[in-house]
Amino acid sequence: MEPLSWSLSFSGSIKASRGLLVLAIMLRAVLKLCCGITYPHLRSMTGLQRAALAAFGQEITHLQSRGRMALPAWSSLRWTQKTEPAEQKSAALADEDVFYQRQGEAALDEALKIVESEDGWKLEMSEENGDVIYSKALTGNRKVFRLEAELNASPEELHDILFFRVEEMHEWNPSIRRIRVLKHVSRDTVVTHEVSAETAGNLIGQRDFLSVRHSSRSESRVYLGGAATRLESLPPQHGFVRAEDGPTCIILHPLQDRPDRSRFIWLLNMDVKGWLPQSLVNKALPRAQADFTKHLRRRLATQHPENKS
Ligand SMILES: CC(C)CCC[C@@H](C)[C@H]1CC[C@H]2[C@@H]3CC=C4C[C@@H](O)CC[C@]4(C)[C@H]3CC[C@]12C
Repeated sequence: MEPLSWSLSFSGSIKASRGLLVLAIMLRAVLKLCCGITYPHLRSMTGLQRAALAAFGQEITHLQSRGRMALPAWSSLRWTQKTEPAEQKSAALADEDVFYQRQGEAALDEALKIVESEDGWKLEMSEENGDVIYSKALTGNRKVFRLEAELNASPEELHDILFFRVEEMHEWNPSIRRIRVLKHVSRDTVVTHEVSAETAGNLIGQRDFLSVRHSSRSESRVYLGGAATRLESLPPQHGFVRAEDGPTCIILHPLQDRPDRSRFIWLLNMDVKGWLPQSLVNKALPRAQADFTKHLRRRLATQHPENKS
């Protein structure tokens, strides 16, 4: 091809791609507006209508992720995959481990600060069995949720179920499709890939997460922390909306008079991404948290069938 015509068609394709990008952004804004306007009607919707809306949301988010996959090579939004020369690998690996270890520790510290902050919490729901969920508003109408419950297991048992056996979570929790530990950084730090079930969170479609998870112990307490991270071998997946979990934490401490039972405090701090109105997300999240606790209790009951609670 002639240099001149080549450069013309090249800049033409840049313009076309930019146009598409602008169009996608506009479409997204219009959809968000429509979802926001129609939200009050959702309360009077039938199950079938809700399911249809959920499917619609899912489809839109698929389109969005497809759009991301198709971004042109020059776009700064593209996920870039770096390849390292083989001889640098071993040194780089150690650096990488240090990076994840620090990221896990920082996530736990940051989440503890949020969960232990005293002001701004408002009661979101309170159940007959004593479970309570509080919420706190962050910027942009985003909320974090703090669940407090008493569980029929010691902090060690819960540490085992929630951290060391994290890959088994889908066996007792139908909101989770699968969890894989992609990297063992140390005994107390791992990088995990989590995929929620299609039905989890009701109106929120399926999500995947890539997180660094860290645990620490101090006296009889166990702390679990986590935050969204990156792993070059697992960039966002085709057809999945990658959500971000964290900085998040779970605090487990034994009850004073019953060390075989624990107080469970869980900060849910999730950016579900996608195009749903925040008001809808703020309803689905505490529900997902209550569901998780219900399934965890069932899992514990199979371990101690003699005293279900
Ligand atoms: C609302 C929709 C989008 C998501 C619903 C599923 C949510 C509740 C699921 C998806 C992934 C899950 C997390 C996956 C891994 C861990 C690490 C573990 O040590 C404590 C529980 C924790 C932190 C899970 C909590 C529940 C969780 C956040």
